[in-house]
Amino acid sequence: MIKSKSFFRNLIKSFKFSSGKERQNEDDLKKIAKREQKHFPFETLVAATKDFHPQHKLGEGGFGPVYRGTLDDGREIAVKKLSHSSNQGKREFENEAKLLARVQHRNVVNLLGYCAHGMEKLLVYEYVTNESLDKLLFKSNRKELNWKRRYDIIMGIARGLLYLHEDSHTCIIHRDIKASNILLDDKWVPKIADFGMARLFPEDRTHVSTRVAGTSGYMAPEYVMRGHLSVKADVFSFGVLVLELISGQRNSSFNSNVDAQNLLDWAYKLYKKGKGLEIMDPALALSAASEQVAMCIQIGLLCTQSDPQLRPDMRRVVVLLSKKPGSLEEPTRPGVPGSRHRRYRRPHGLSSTAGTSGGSDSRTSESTFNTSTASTSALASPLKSDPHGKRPMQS
Ligand SMILES: Nc1ncnc2c1ncn2[C@@H]1O[C@H](COP(=O)(O)OP(=O)(O)OP(=O)(O)O)[C@@H](O)[C@H]1O
Repeated sequence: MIKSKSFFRNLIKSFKFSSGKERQNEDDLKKIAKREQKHFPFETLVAATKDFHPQHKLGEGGFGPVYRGTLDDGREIAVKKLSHSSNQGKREFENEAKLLARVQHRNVVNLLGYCAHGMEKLLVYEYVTNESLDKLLFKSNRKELNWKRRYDIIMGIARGLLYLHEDSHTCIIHRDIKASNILLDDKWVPKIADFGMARLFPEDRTHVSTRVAGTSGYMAPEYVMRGHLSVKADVFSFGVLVLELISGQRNSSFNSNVDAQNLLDWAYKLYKKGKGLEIMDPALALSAASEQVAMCIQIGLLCTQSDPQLRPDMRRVVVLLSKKPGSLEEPTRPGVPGSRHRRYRRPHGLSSTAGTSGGSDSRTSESTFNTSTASTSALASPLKSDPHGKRPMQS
């Protein structure tokens, strides 16, 4: 189900305050709020989060802090507060608001509403109880994540991505699929979150060329090296995440005493020797269904193949995951996940996410890599260039 167009239009309008028109816009916003009940008064969010009390802080992303809160009617919410210091953050914040207002799916985090109050810009989400996957997967005691749960998480993320790529009203490429952007609810249902990087994708193209933004360890090689963006970049990141879920290891800080450059290389080499199951997280020993794990390893390797054309699309991935383990095509060599000329987008002085297992080098970052003028100008209609030399934003 798609949210109303007017919610989307009004949401965008509310973020486009210019100082002279601020009063008028605030009045408009109140009218909209009354009509749609999507606008949260600032005071409601102050009360819900106990004035953004540090004890309510869930973490801090590239936009700024995220707080947990409870509304008067008992609903639990997460409030993302845009940090004042980041222009880049402001664009991504608007981007997240725009894109999330358009989508609604069981495996995509639900945006409940928004608040624009003077300088303050806030987004209000459903609170997702078990928080982000990285906080569970990369800690030493991860027994709660048994195989059935991990398999269901893989399937849920695949369905969420399929929806974004093919079943929402425009194709959306997330561009930043990673463990910390997957939230888990009380029933362990995964919800894709953090749409700051996401891009609407023109229907008549197989790929676009763009500036590179994403997270080390998850970015597809063709995207990092050539700025070549297609749905297959998300498929690659999904494949990395599948192998992380099976092995319990971060690709970005893979540090094994084995002859392999990274997690993908390690998995591929073992797979070729018929020993793929050796990558399995020892914490899965009691719960794993070996045939299903082996199938998921193969799907992870198919998704991370170097050649994007050989990677399956998400519809095929969902089909493969739904089938009984059986014969699948042979994966070719995996691509080397990218990390090229990266620059962290976190505003200076912001701390890293609170409450994580720490030590993550997998922060969202943006590359200064530029693509050919010809291919970039071909985007003039759906995507316009950012005059400040950062990546293009959709119009
Ligand atoms: N709806 C939500 N429910 C519960 N926790 C949430 C919710 N949204 C965000 N969080 C938590 O808030 C923290 C910050 O999230 P945010 O999406 O802003 O950044 P991030 O994904 O950690 O980092 P980056 O912006 O660099 O990708 C995360 O640790 C996440 O667990």
